[in-house]
Formats: sequence, C-alpha cells, structure tokens
Amino acid sequence: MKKTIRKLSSKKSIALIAHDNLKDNLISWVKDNIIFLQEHTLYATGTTGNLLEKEASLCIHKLISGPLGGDQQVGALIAEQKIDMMIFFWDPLNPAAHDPDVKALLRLAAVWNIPIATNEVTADFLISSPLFHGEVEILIPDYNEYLKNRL
Ligand SMILES: O=C(CO)COP(=O)(O)O
Repeated sequence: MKKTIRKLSSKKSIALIAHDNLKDNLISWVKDNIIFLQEHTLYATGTTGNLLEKEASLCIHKLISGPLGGDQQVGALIAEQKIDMMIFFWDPLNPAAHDPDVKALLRLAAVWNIPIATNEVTADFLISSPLFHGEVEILIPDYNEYLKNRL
C-alpha cells in the first residue's frame, strides 16, 4: 500500500490502558513519569482513566471501560489519527471476555504505525527516547490513494 507522512507534534495525544492485574503498575509508572506525561494530551479507557485521575491527579479524556467498548474507542481514535502513541499494560496471562477488541486495537495501532508499548520496559524505552519529546514523522497508509484505487 502507498504510504504518506504523518507528523506527530511534540505535544502528543497518548492513550493509557492497563488490564486489571497491571493497573497498579501503570499507576506507579505514570507517577514516576508524571513530569513528562503532563505536557501531553492523555486519553484512557474508563477504569484506567478514573484511577489515574484519582491517584496521579492528571487530567484525562476518559473513554468507556475496555470490556464495554473502550478498546474499540481507542482503536477508532487511532484510525482517525487522533492518538499518537499508546501505552498499554497488557496482561498476557489472563484471558478476557473482550480479547477480540484488544486484538483489534493492537491491529489498528500497527496499521496506523503509531509507537506502542505493551509492557513496562517498552514504555520506559519510549518515554526516554528523544523522539518522545520532539516532532516526529511517521509513515501511514495513504488513505486518499487507497480510496482512489477502489473507486
Ligand atoms: O480492558 C481494558 C483494556 O483491554 C481496560 O479497560 P478499563 O480501563 O476500563 O479497565
């Protein structure tokens, strides 16, 4: 597929998500990195977002809780190019009722080529990258070209 360039500005829109067994880990990671994160626009699925607001006093755009559609909402925002990066503390050891939604979310993040971390160590790598703090160009599907070829 033909690609085009998308610019991620230095102020990024970041989705924060954690499965239940990893919510405490995400809360401490966010607290540890609050000085960096508070510069950006933050989104989160329902429970994660409410906990982060309470525990880390951050202002967060809270979506619906994951099992009730929140993962799909994040996926839709990624497809609309409204999310620049995703930190998802994903639990690989526990099956969830909404696993198809999680898979769909990860797929859309790959399609739209945004940086994602699905564990804490990768989140550390992302947040300590110079690219996190600056403007970045990424390659994404050229939607206009894609549509032109199909019509
Ligand atoms: O289920 C989730 C991710 O798949 C997260 O949803 P909550 O933040 O509502 O727990």
